[in-house]
Amino acid sequence: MAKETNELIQEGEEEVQADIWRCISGFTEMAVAKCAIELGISDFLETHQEPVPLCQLSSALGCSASSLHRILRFLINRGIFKFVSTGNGEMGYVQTPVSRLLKRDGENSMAALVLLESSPVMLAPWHYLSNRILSKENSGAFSAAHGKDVWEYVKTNPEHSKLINDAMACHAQVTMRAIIDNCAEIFKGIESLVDVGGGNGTTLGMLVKAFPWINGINFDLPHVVSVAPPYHGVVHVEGDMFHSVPKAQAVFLMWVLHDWSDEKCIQILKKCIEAIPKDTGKVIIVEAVLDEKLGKEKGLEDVGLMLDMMMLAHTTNGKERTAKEWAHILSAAGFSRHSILQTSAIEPVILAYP
Ligand SMILES: C[S@@+](CC[C@H](N)C(=O)[O-])C[C@H]1O[C@@H](n2cnc3c(N)ncnc32)[C@H](O)[C@@H]1O
Ligand SMILES: COc1ccc(-c2cc(=O)c3c(O)c(O)c(O)cc3o2)cc1
Repeated sequence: MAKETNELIQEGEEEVQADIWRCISGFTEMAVAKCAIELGISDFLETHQEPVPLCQLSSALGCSASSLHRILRFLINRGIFKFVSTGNGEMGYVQTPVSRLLKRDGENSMAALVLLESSPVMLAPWHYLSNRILSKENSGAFSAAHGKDVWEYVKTNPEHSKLINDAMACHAQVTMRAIIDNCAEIFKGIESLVDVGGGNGTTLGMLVKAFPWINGINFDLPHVVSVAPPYHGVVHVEGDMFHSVPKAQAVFLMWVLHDWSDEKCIQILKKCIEAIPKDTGKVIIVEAVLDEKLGKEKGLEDVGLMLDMMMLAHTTNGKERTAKEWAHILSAAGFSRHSILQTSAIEPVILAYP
């Protein structure tokens, strides 16, 4: 009897140890995915109908066959690629729906998000998390690592600015496709729309293409709009959302408010209210809404909690918010009412009215 109990404890311990191994090697998965993107594994496999044997893949990519085999063995074990029979006695590598997201470009690619998050600039602040939590100053982990906040940093680091803008555009493509397909009614009757902190204009480019009655104003800091590509029906306007926001019938804000403290969000939202008509205007916000009950978040809902950690590491006082916290900042900014619309995108849409 005692032996059986001991065996049970040992079995339990093995599971616990496996959990901590996953935790310790969490970084490995991201680093190996980054390596796969840089080697272009997914891009090469995509151009082949048949499974690709190791020798063909390594010579096409110009890399060591034995190291490539080990990289792919790890990713196959995580379900990212597959190894199947070629049909003539050999084995070869093929894509999965997950590995397709690691193509360097193309629809639905999430490679730019991996490349941003795994960049040395974004990795450094994680070493300062406890420092940030213990610190009485509100300087943030990114500032502790780099001496200034992320938005000051990118003004003099165009390469990192491009990494951020490409990653944001990658998220925007996936999210906006879902919003355009499922929430078209939000954009009915809007003749002018200003995207505050709109980055390189990907979001408005897609909205104007889908809803051609919209005149788009893409509003962002000078160093961002100066390198933004042209989009039909979109004008790029430079400025600072803490000073003023260009006038329009409606304002769009995606992944901007989670970068800032409640006080700063209220300042931004007040500028947005000033920019729209009091009777017919609205502000369309795309951000995570966290569940108030702990332990309920699983699968994709867990994304909100992961993003919250990214905000802790990469912004000074940014955070993801619960419905109650959104209600607080929206009413403090002067909105009379708001509603939260669940969409098929990962984040819901919050509609706020003056
Ligand atoms: C996380 S990105 C989101 C970009 C875009 N909305 C998207 O979802 O793809 C935040 C954006 O806010 C912009 N931003 C930061 N401070 C700003 C300011 N004071 N005025 C205007 N834009 C600002 C940044 O340059 C950046 O493009
Ligand atoms: C799914 O993979 C990812 C999701 C989000 C991000 C991400 C990283 C950031 O550093 C970041 C940021 O600094 C920021 O200000 C923001 O508004 C979003 C954001 O998202 C990376 C990978």
